[in-house]
Amino acid sequence: MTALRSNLATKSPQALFLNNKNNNFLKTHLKFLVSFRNCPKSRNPICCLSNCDQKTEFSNEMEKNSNWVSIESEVGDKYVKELEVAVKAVHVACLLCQKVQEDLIFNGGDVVENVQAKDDNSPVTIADWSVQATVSWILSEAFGPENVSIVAEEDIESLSKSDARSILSSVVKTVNDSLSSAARFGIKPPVTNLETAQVLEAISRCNSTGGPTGRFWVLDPVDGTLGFVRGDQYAIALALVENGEVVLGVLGCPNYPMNKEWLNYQNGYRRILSRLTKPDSASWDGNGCVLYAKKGSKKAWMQPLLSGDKGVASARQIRVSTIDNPVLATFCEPVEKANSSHVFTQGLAHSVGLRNRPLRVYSMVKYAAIARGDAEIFMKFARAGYKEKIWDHAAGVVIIEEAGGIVTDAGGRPLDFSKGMYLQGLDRGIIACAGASLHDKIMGAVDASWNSSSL
Ligand SMILES: Nc1ncnc2c1ncn2[C@@H]1O[C@H](COP(=O)(O)O)[C@@H](OP(=O)(O)O)[C@H]1O
Ligand SMILES: [Mg+2]
Repeated sequence: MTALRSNLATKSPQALFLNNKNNNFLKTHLKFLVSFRNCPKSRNPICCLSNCDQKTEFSNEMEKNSNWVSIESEVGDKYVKELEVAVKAVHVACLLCQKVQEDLIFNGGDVVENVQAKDDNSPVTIADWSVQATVSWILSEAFGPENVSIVAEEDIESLSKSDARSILSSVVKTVNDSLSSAARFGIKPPVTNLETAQVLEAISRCNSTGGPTGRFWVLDPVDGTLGFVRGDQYAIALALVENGEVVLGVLGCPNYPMNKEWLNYQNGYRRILSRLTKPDSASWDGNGCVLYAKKGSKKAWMQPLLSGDKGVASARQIRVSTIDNPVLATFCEPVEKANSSHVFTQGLAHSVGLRNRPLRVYSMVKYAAIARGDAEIFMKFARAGYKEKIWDHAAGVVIIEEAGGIVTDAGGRPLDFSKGMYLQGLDRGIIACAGASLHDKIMGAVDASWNSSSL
């Protein structure tokens, strides 16, 4: 627990607000906010994402891609209900997490009370359990509990202990609050509030271990929990696997706004700005996004995460970057060097000629960044013996692939989601790229330097 606390304290969001090096960014965006408020068309999403008089790279992209359509008309009949329910469930989960993160980090919530340490000393919060219960409940209501099998990260062991009574009651309240406001997404809330036993049941129902046959959902309720408790990036990841293959992926990124520039800055700045310009408009581009894709459709989509009481907006298609020159490419990797060797990736970057600084981001937001075209490469080389879990990758892989990118292990083989909870047989590490040329170069560099690495 002591280690956990010092871990969390490493980067207090309040301290990060005061970091001078980002002042230019703040000034730029304060200017943007003034123009946003003064814009007569500020209720029009496209106008405001286009930033009216300040044209951004993103706005041009929006105009080119103004094909905003509904899920039904885009993905065809197969899995349409599954995708629609999954996207809605992830939207609900994103709002739940935003509320918990706001209370925990920015409204002085009790971190020691609401953040617990798991056996491996990684953090788990009321958001992890609450999202798992909420998504499990929504899927079961939509398809019938007998038809829903879920592999997910959390269990109820520590939550059921007598000293966890207070955190359990926070979870129950959070789940009920979240479900009671889910109607805006067309989800019928429970007739009466869920009892504690029902919430525990919804969490513990996610006890599938996956495998090569049949259908199961894969859920990471809060991926990048460390980022979450530090007020930074995190993701909610939900995928559907059928006969060992990921067929649907939905990725909620509550702190990854539609405008990519925000990714370079600590979330604390975003919070300040969101307070200065009350995000009550559907068009406010400082809020997060939800990405989704269906296997084989060759299309991936992004919706803005809406605030206030607005419903879900139409989606726009996303594509990976067209950059294939290493000099211009950006690679992303985990923030924590314990999760992936920064030394090794630095060597790879040098040998293939990557010049840009790595984008270090918590969670599967890195997969989202590649799918959206905000970065070109994602690499992860965990320490020997670490077993990658399917919930940390399933949703992201299908979204990148359908957006036009490639995801394999370092031997060039697709990740195998058919072997249970873990990505068995993974060769050295994971490489996701916008295109084949960059992918080949990185794989070649791994081959050339692996034996001399300490991994
Ligand atoms: N020693 C380790 N090596 C590699 N990955 C690890 C790790 N310990 C934890 N992880 C995984 O890395 C995820 C976070 O990803 P990232 O480092 O890219 O932010 C964690 O997800 P959770 O936060 O959901 O537990 C966890 O599954
Ligand atoms: Mg995770």
